[in-house]
Amino acid sequence: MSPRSGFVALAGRPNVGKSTLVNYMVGHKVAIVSDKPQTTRRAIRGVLTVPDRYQLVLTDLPGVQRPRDALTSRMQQRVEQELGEADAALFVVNGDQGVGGAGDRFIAEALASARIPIVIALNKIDRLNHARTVQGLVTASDLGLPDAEVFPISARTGKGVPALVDYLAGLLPEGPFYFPPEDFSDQSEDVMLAELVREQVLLRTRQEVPHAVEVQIEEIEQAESAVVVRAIMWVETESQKGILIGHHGRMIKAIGTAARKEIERELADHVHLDLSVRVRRSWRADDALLDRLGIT
Ligand SMILES: Nc1nc2c(ncn2[C@@H]2O[C@H](COP(=O)(O)OP(=O)(O)OP(=O)(O)O)[C@@H](O)[C@H]2O)c(=O)[nH]1
Repeated sequence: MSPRSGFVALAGRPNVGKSTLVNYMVGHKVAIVSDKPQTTRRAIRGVLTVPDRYQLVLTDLPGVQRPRDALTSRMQQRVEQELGEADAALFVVNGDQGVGGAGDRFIAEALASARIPIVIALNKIDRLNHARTVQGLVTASDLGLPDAEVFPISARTGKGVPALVDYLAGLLPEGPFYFPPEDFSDQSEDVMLAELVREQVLLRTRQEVPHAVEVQIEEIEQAESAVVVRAIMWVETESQKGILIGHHGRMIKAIGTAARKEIERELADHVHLDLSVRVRRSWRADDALLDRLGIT
């Protein structure tokens, strides 16, 4: 049998577990995970290859939403563009928080007009008993996507994921692989490292701060005993800057230490992380800065 290859676009409300699922499928950390909604700003691809059989290219879409500013309207354009280019869509719903709310229905409508096969994954079943799983499956089958197959899964434990992957692979057209089999992401190293820093910011900040922070890698330099990584955390106000620095610099130190460990794992080398905070008012509406940060 000839190998299959193609693109699967992940859709789903913020926080349903799309990044966790991509990471589990791919077996590598390609998308950062946090408990704050809307942490995914870029259409990150994870690549899952089974040599001679298939290559699944996963696009981790940002949460579908109505445009508010330059950042969210770019996200919305990405959603439509990615759906137009995909071979199938995987709609992830959150079994733990009730399926079928306004957000799920809004996405279901967007998918219904996409004219590609749709698959629904009912996620977080590790938190559900049998009765709630069955109820979730029934509701997911009633989202207005009558041809969609529904899979109960846990992205956290991996339960149900192999069956889902097999099914998705079967939807792909026959064709050559898009990426070398050893690749698991198309992200540049800069973006990957910046995301690892941002992940630590998200873990440690609350309210408006997580969404006001973007990280830019300024320089990666191979020194004798370590790789030197210089990163800037952009925020929108002086008070956010104060929060990121923390009392006696404790916050920036904690972010730096944790991010350095993640970066060392990624680069398999000793790392010296030089982290600073800078203020740029309303960077989210600043097209030039978004371009430079690679948010397209
Ligand atoms: N119990 C449980 N928690 C999960 C599961 N999958 C994801 N989570 C948790 O749900 C939260 C959100 O997960 P993400 O993977 O960041 O969600 P996302 O859909 O990518 O979120 P956005 O980037 O905001 O679109 C995290 O705290 C995850 O650990 C699961 O199968 N079971």
